Amino acid sequence: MSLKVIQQSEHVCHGHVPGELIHVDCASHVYQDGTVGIHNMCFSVREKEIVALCGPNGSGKSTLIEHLNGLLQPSSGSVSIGGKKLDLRSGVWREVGVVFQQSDDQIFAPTVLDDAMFGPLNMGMSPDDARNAAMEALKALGADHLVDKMPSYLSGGQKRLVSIAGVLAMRPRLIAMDEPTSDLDPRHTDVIAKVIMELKDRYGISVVIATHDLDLASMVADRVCVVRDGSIVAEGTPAEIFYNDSLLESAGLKQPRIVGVYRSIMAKAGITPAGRPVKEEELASIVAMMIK
Ligand SMILES: Nc1ncnc2c1ncn2[C@@H]1O[C@H](COP(=O)(O)OP(=O)(O)OP(=O)(O)O)[C@@H](O)[C@H]1O
Repeated sequence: MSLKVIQQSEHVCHGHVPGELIHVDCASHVYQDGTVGIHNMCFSVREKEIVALCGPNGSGKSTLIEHLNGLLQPSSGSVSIGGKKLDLRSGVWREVGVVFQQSDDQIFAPTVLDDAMFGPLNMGMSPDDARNAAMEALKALGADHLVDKMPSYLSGGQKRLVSIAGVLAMRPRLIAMDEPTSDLDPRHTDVIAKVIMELKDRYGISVVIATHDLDLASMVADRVCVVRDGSIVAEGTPAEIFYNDSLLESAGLKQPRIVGVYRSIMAKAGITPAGRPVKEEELASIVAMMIK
């Protein structure tokens, strides 16, 4: 992949290409009060890919996420899943599950198990199959010990795991998460990062995260899309995006901690930085080589 900086005049989609799971084709969304949520949005996600949407408040990340399974319809342009136009009657929306920023918007059943079974039942599974799907998803998230709890008594981190389990139980091909680590402590943030990577590696699910947490994005993303003023203004690997200071500044983003740490180490050692580590293990390998 190479860094792509996109000018407004270049916003032209090329339609669905093989291997693409979801394709947003020049979509715009104008809210009822006239506010433009997204504008000329061209976005795609491949099978088994983790994509981070990074951008300042109000740039259109949540609006885009809500288009991925038809919660919002584009005012112009279109969204297709697996090459089929997203249409609420066709049922392709089931391929995409959305985890909301506020878990309380998502969890409402009397117990955690009821909640995780709600989606599968709603999709027409039998009660036994729904229970199995819910239990399997809760186990995958390490939340099966919570099955009998009342959701309102869970901690913020537990609620987030339960809301992801409820979506996973519906066995989608893509899970989109809006600010999955907002309000979480560092330990729970690490748990969510691991869950995101496992969704891809163990279940072959593509994941889209909308996040301000560039530390999380650098840990998990295969590709980063920078969102500004309702459109994607650049995309590339985490290394390409997070070492581009002018791009980050223009998008109101702050480099991930690992980039600052790496540059400080190199400055103290009097070495001109040559690598672009974005993960702890990449930084550790560079430091280990320096020590040898
Ligand atoms: N229901 C709504 N009605 C009117 N305007 C809205 C609505 N929801 C969002 N907007 C507006 O659409 C624009 C994009 O908002 P959106 O929530 O998609 O941004 P975001 O990048 O997700 O922001 P944040 O990082 O703060 O969550 C903003 O100007 C916002 O005020």
